[in-house]
Amino acid sequence: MTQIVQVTDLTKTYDGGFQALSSVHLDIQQGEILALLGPNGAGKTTLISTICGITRATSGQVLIGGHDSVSDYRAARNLVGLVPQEINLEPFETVMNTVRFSRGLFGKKPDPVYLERVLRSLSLWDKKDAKIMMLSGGMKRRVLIAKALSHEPRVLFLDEPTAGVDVELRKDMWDVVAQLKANGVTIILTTHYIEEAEAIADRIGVIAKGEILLVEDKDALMTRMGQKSLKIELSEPIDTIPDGLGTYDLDLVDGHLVYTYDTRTERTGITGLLADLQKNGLIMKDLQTRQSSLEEIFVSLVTDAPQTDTHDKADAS
Ligand SMILES: Nc1ncnc2c1ncn2[C@@H]1O[C@H](COP(=O)(O)OP(=O)(O)OP(=O)(O)O)[C@@H](O)[C@H]1O
Repeated sequence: MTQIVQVTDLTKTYDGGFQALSSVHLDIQQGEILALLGPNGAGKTTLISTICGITRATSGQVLIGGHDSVSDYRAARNLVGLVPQEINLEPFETVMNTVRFSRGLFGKKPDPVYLERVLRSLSLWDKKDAKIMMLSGGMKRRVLIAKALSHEPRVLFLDEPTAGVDVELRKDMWDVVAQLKANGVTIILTTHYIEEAEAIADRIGVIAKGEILLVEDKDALMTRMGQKSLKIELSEPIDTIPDGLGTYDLDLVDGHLVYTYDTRTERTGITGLLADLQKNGLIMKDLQTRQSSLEEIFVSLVTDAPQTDTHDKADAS
């Protein structure tokens, strides 16, 4: 797969000394939807603004379509569209003028046919002559997307596209993103909503305290999420797991057994395990199952994340 964006060893320290990004490595594949998940202040906005050349990196390199985002800024910037978190539209301007003007800023020739296609794909065509101030919040967000697409970028960055948006509008936005992907646009979105990442992303990146903790195929992550654990309370707590149970994924917690298994496999192995317990002379007193969620995985990753203010330069790829 072709990499459309390559981020290497990217670090950002703001004036005043706060290190918002620490040695970030990230490859974005052409045509994918990558969701960047992270808590408040993790560095998501800093990362995407730095990739888009709006914030200057302290060190490291960003290549977009092979163009260096600093030494070849114009070519790199032309390939990206950025949908910011804040609605920063001119209230008295019309929708059409907003996108037309934005296209002009990138030095692109007028192309009414292209702009019509963009507005239609975002269900904004019938609002093309409406002033921004007349639009609903959801429509304004779509205008932001239209504006970001006006110069025909190949990569679109969406900074929390559904923050503060109700459930129905959020789903509409997911449809818009899926449609953009179908049209060949690579999409990187930041979000706090784990279910949003689950619903639309091909890959999920987790960022905390300025470091990328993982970038993983969503399905692989979902398989991890599919893990369940079974706590087997024994009538007599034990010190070691009997050799006869060596084939099972067992942990010893306070003298009792915890069996971890994948809910997606056809056989959980529980029946065999319970039979083998007896064979090994163990008597079960009680059973409890629990499911680990993606949210738990995310929270544990984020809680264990290293501090950026230690200037830890560990490889974050
Ligand atoms: N211009 C700035 N000067 C100094 N510090 C900044 C600046 N912009 C951001 N920061 C700090 O950098 C850190 C990362 O901020 P950033 O906005 O990138 O996080 P985020 O993950 O997008 O957060 P959120 O989810 O709340 O939008 C925060 O601690 C923030 O206070």
